[in-house]
Amino acid sequence: MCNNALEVAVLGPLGTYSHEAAAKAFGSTAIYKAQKTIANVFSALSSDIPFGVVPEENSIFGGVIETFDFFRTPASTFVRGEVTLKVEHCLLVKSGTKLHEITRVMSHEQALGQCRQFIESNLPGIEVVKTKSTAAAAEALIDAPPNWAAICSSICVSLFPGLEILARGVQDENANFTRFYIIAHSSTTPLTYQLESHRHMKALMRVSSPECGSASSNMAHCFAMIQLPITRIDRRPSLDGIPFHNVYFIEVQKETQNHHDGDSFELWTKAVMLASSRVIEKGWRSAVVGIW
Ligand SMILES: O=C(O)C(=O)C[C@]1(C(=O)O)C=C[C@@H](O)C=C1
Repeated sequence: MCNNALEVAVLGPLGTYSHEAAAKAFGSTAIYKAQKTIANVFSALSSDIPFGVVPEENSIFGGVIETFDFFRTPASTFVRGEVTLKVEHCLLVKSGTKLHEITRVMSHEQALGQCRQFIESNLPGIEVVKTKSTAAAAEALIDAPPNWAAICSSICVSLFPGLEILARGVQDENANFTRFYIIAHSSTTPLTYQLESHRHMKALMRVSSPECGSASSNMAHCFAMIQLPITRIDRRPSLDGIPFHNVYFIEVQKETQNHHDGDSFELWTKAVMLASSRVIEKGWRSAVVGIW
């Protein structure tokens, strides 16, 4: 840690939406440590870099697979909060390039997915290239031929020299939001950002059935044991060697919005841990991978 300023890992280079979301939660005094991939954001966490911010879900394109894939395997990383960001994509080019001259567009696959209609209607048949992040696409323009373009945040035009915004709001829906998880090095890392005081408390559970095809693998049995409001379910292959065996990521939330004080958070933590034990008693695997 440098001068005791809090260090937060984000997908880099600086100028990504992950960076913007992190700044919304941790403010301007934190030091943002840019990582090349979302997986690197997870692996960068340590006692020196206690927090990270990773995209989890977009309102147009859906879940961010790389984030859920990390949570498939046991690790100490723990979700301790969330931030939602309105995402307004821009088409950036080298200054002077016209729309009809563009031959290649680059961006993160999530952003390309959110701008599919714009690309099909305005840039038909051009080469579409995935980059590690939206800001990485903008950065790549610096040394690129003049007819390449990037889809990214408007912030990138002031971070990388020689670029201009050719179009704004190029996402397929005006209402385009991405939700990010605030991840911590461990479940006990002290929280150093301001949680909204009135909000639903939430938790993320990872569950999987013991064996494929057995009566006990009926998901309904598992869900019935949770007995907490389930607000979201994601599914990924379990990678445990059994084809089509899955892990489920279940987000639960407290029924009522509570003032977020220590006592109510402790009660919520107990309720979530009990839900997880009930799932285990039913013969399923269960782990709590976040409470906030
Ligand atoms: O590339 C970035 O700017 C990111 O922070 C990643 C990411 C994502 O993976 O969802 C974040 C927000 C937008 O939805 C597009 C890309």
